[in-house]
Amino acid sequence: MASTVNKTAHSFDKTRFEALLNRRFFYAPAFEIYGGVAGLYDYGPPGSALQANIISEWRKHFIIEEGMLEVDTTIMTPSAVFETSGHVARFADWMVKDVKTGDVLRGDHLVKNVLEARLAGDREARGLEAAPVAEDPKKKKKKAAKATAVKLDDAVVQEYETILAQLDNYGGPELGELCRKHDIRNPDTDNEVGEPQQFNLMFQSSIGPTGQHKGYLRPETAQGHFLNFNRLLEYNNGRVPFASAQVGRSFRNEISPRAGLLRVREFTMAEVEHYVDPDDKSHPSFKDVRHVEIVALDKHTQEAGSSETKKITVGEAVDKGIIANETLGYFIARIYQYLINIGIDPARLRFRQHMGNEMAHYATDCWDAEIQNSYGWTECVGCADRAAYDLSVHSNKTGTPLIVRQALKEPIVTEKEVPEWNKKVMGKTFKGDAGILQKHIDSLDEAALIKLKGELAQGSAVVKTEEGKEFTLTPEVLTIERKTFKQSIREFVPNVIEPSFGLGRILYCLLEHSFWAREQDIERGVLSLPPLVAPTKVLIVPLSAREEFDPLVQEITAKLRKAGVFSRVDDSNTSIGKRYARNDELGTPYGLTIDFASVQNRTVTIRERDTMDQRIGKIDEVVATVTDLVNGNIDWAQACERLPKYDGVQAVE
Ligand SMILES: Nc1ncnc2c1ncn2[C@@H]1O[C@H](COP(=O)(O)OP(=O)(O)OP(=O)(O)O)[C@@H](O)[C@H]1O
Repeated sequence: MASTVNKTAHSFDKTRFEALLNRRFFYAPAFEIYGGVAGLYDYGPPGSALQANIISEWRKHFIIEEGMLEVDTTIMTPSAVFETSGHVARFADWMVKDVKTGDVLRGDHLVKNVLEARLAGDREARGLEAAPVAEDPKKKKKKAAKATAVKLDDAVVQEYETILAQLDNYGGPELGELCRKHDIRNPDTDNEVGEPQQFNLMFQSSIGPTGQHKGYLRPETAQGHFLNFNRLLEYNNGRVPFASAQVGRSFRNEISPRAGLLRVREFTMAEVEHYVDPDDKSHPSFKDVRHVEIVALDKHTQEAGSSETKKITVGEAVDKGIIANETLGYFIARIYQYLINIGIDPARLRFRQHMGNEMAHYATDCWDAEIQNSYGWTECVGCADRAAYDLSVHSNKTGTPLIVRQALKEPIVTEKEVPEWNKKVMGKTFKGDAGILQKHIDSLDEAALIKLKGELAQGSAVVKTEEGKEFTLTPEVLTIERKTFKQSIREFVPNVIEPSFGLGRILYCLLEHSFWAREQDIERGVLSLPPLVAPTKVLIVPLSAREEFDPLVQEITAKLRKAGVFSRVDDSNTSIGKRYARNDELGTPYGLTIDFASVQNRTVTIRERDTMDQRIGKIDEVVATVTDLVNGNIDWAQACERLPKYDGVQAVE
């Protein structure tokens, strides 16, 4: 049997974790030898491969399984698009300036960091826990928000907790007031900060040589989907629901990016825009995900000043109206499944609903998938019901209808009162006022028209317009008739449900959740990445560099390649233990070792990364087993049933 591993033997050690990522070049600051630029990172080979695998799983899980329509739209966007979408006016965060140094900080982050540090200090003073020292190794000179053991009044603790629970609900003026009321200062300098000001996060540019055509680098991929709506609808034979999907780069000029990959200025997003009938937001596959249990933090809980979560199935959450509709619930469940599938720890994943003020005014409901990591709970996926906002604003601005026309199975037959004018008499009687009068009558509702009809039947009626003009009407000039109307086409602007993924944030959280160290060697870390996303699936390790090993290395490599399993050969001139350790750090789940017995007996051993358990078998048997393991057809316990344990000497006949 496979031995079990105690991955929690050591608590998360951020310094070692960061050293590993750096040493193995998962990612590194961009333009490093020029001093770097905050919020810009380059991915190295394992980071790029991990990202590619995360994207590949995303494409399988969403685009392929859901039959979505993939698009690839431009990053450079003319200003008019973002003026219409509201980004030019509103895609902004609140920044505050240090009154003495002019250093710029993001208002909500400042309040959060300072209050959290004070609460940590309070817990330490009460002997509840040691306050974590806020670490920022690169900025040793600066103080950051540091926790000092100071006991607070119970009422103050309560007030801070309420503020933190509602932080996303506050605008600039409220943040400014909080800074004054609670003496929140720049932790780096201890100076006061000024009034919050809005800062637009879009990078501005110009298109063409004249500099006259203003443009922006997109801060999200969504507008590119919406502007192609008519073509996509036609591609989908005019039917809704359907979804478009896009993976691509987005840019945000973040105010003060200090949280590594979690807050960067250029990043890869994966976005879905699902177009649905506003009168029917049911989802045909909702029954398949009803049972999915999520940890939820709803808006009422937060608005009451609490961060208490509860476990609930998406089925129950939709039935009780906690999640606004089935389609939104469906995507929340699919987001959950995707994140767990790629290796996010379910115990560190929650769905937080946006509070009233936090949500865009047009949105009906919005939930963030938040993942816990050493920086706290971080939004990694947003999932919003954006109603008809985007398509409506672009349609109004351009005059291009972005609507669905649906042939009705049963035509809708309606009756209504219709004013019928005798135009000749009307012109003669009312002359220049005829227009005002007609406009007034056209604005009357059904009840007013019926009343007028009754008066006309008595001989005449007096009407008064909004401008205060009075007219006397007779049946010679106006009759009101009941008419039947038949409507066989329904036109509507679809509503949009939008799951929006930040892949860098997911990648970083996955790395943190996968990291641990063995008790016997805490210096070296292990990344327990699931085979599905691990950068390399199999490491081939020839015990020696002798020539007679070459044909076997080539044979195994070719067989794995044919089976679609990505492998690498490590024939470096270092001990086998070191080679394994290096690949544990790279998250490679399996190692195949070729030794002298392999040459004689055509056997190889297979090593499992987390348990370090080793098994032995004939080449073809081991290749088939490792292929099944990588493809998720079997787990290690099942592999152990197929292959005997390797005790260092034994060979398989
Ligand atoms: N600066 C960033 N760096 C990395 N990923 C980001 C950044 N901004 C947004 N994202 C990712 O894009 C997703 C969708 O963007 P959205 O506009 O909903 O984020 P947001 O609410 O502005 O995030 P935040 O409040 O953290 O700034 C987020 O869930 C996140 O994963």
